[in-house]
Amino acid sequence: MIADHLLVVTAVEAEAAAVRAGLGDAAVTVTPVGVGPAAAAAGTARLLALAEGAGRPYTAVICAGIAGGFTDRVEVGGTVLADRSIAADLGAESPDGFIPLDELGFGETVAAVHPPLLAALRRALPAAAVGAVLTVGTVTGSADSAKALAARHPDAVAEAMEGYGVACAAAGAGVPFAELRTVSNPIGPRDRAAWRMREAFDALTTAATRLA
Ligand SMILES: O=C(O)c1cccc(C(=O)CC[C@H]2O[C@@H](n3cnc4c(=O)[nH]cnc43)[C@H](O)[C@@H]2O)c1
Repeated sequence: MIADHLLVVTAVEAEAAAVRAGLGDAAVTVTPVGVGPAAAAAGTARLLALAEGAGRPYTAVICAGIAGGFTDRVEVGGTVLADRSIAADLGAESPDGFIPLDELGFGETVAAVHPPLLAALRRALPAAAVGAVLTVGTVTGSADSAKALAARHPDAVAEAMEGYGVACAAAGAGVPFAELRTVSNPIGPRDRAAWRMREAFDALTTAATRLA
């Protein structure tokens, strides 16, 4: 197993079920904590505190689920590992463009991934694309927004809605963090009917078999 006492958090139950299907009977807790960074941070912090209080703290937490992909960097159905999780819409708009929270002097929008945990995940998933995974509060839904996001984050591979929140909870508890995603849709003009959920869930199950 990738860690002694591993917690995997997802946004929704369908993602958790896909991960559990791949893990088989491995002793890993897989729990949905809700959609978006706030629900993810609060839910993960609670799970980490409960385990700590019970005298059996988690030794790593992985945020896992489906994601939108920058499809010039990763294909739909592909697997992605974050080398960092970035709160990509945390900041301020201005007439000259987006200003991240860091530049405003109010905090950090880049959450580190634990290097040994990422190294272990890369060994388990050698075909995964590795790069920044963006955390957004609003799913990108137009070509202009996708272009602007890609320009601001040239090495980003995917966007999802929870990673940065989970990372904040993990950092607060001193627990190693990583983010694993499979791509259900291209980032760009909204076409919800074209999201390939089954393909992404199957890829999530396959990835989970490699962790066990
Ligand atoms: O249909 C929608 O617009 C929608 C809005 C919020 C959540 C969902 C979900 O299906 C929840 C699962 C989970 O999926 C991640 N995800 C998948 N694709 C993207 C994307 O292109 N941009 C951001 N997040 C994405 C996200 O982490 C959701 O929590 C559907």
